[in-house]
Amino acid sequence: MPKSILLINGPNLNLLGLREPHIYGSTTLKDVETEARSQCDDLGVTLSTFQSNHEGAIVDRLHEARGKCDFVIINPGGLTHTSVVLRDALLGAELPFIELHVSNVHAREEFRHKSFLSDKAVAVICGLGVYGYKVAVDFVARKLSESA
Ligand SMILES: O=C1C[C@@](O)(C(=O)O)C[C@@H](O)[C@@H]1O
Repeated sequence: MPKSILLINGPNLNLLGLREPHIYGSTTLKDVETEARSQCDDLGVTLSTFQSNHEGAIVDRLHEARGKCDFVIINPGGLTHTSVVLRDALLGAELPFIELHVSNVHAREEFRHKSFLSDKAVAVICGLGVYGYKVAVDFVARKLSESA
């Protein structure tokens, strides 16, 4: 069975490349997912992608992944700073995860400094722009392909 990664993007990340380009850049989510797929193909790892603007839909997707996936990479968007529900879902799914942010949340408004997820994450990547996705996928796919 090939190892598998679930890449989740939360609320408003469907607008990546369009929304506040001075903060998030001009690369679209589709571009990010295409690149991630090609990285995973090269390393023989399966990639599933999911984006939703709805907290409950993300919770449902994590429950579905429980026991069927090896690692989650998640940009939770604004849910990072608000959601006990998402924290519980990640812990309930019993999946290791990387928390990822395109922007450096610590250099932004105070309310973005708090994360409900970071202390449970394997790693947190922020401020690398969309390159952060490439780094996360490379790290996880290599780790999984080595342990396959
Ligand atoms: O929606 C987002 C995107 C974000 O997660 C990022 O990728 O930098 C940072 C969050 O604070 C914000 O709400």
